[in-house]
Amino acid sequence: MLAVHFGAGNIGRGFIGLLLNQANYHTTFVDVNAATVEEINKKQQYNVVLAAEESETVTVKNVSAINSIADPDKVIEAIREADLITTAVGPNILAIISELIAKGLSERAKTNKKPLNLIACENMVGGSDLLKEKVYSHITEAEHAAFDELYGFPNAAVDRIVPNQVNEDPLEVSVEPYFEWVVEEPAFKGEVPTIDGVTYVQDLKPYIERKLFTVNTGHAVPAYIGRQMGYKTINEAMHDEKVQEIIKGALAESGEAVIQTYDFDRAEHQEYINKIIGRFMNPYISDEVTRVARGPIRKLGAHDRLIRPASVYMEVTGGKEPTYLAKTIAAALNYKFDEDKEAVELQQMIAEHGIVKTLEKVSGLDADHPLVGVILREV
Ligand SMILES: NC(=O)C1=CN([C@@H]2O[C@H](COP(=O)(O)OP(=O)(O)OC[C@H]3O[C@@H](n4cnc5c(N)ncnc54)[C@H](O)[C@@H]3O)[C@@H](O)[C@H]2O)C=CC1
Ligand SMILES: O=P(O)(O)OC[C@H]1O[C@](O)(CO)[C@@H](O)[C@@H]1O
Repeated sequence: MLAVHFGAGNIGRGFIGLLLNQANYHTTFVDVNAATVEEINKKQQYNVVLAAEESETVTVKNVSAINSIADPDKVIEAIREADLITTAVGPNILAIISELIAKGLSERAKTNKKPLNLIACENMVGGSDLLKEKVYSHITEAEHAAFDELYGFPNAAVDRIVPNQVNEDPLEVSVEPYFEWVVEEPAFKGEVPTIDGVTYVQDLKPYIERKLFTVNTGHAVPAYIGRQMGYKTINEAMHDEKVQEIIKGALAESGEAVIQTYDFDRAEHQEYINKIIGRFMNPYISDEVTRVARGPIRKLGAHDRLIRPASVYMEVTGGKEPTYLAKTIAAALNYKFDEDKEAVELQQMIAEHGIVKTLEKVSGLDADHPLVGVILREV
């Protein structure tokens, strides 16, 4: 069986590639990084290290790679033959890869009538829906019916912390042992793939929002507050009492939002929070605050990990102020890192237009939204 996976980066190699290999797929990675592609084709295998007190190394075999800039035709050919397509490229890159995917799917539809599913494994709500929308923007009206019949775009939630890698072997990936990959079953076309470690659910929304507004909301606290306090790694920041107070407060607020929206059990949700805080303190993983804070404009988006739980919290509590989420949002607005394009753009925007207009543009919050005042008090 052939899986074509876009993005041979941290999560691509350290999570999705590993599970696909264990499910007996040959995985063809598609990437724009020529060095990574070359190295995968040279070695045809790589190691994943599960970072824990007793670490374990798993070798992922049966892999190859295509450089989509140099060899787009090979990507189209791979899509024609694929049994599954997955992505882990970052939400903003889905639009970029969609044109080539559309070409591959169009070519495939001419001769291959076997259904195919495309799963976007990105930190966002509706990642595969977005990929579908972008793919469909590149096809003709006449192709819609065949695409609707043949191609499924099930949404997914993926959870595993894979920091930036500093290994001598450029393909080796060190990952936390924990993982969760939840995929929406009704959206599949044809057979649902058997992949050990994947949980299929009927409705993904509660899972993806619980994950995004707990794991990613929580992670944003040591990232943005930690950066503000001068910490370099998540682990260092997590040992600061002030960071601990803010993360607990922020997760209590986002917790209230998801518990009341989806009727989650309060005690079970608290256990979920505690487990996640423990994962951020894993001493065997060194994760830079700038990786977790990357892309602050995306992270301050209306449906992302900070603004959405804060505004839902205000709705479900009849207007109570999400103080700790507001502190984290303020720290995100204050995030400065010259190597991060979005951080630079955000600071330019704030300097030019001020916080209120920036929140309107980036977060979709009108100036008179009650959350704006709460945030302004923390900036
Ligand atoms: N690292 C982590 O712990 C987790 C990451 N994620 C999500 O997974 C996605 C990827 O994140 P990471 O693996 O951390 O990033 P990464 O930067 O390590 O990997 C992204 C890969 O995509 C490749 N890429 C960029 N543009 C491309 C294009 N046009 N075509 C093909 N490949 C392209 C890059 O060269 C890189 O190899 C993001 O959406 C992230 O939110 C989700 C859960 C965990
Ligand atoms: O990958 P993103 O969306 O930039 O955000 C980083 C976050 O995602 C993760 O990489 C994985 O969930 C976390 O480590 C962190 O919360």
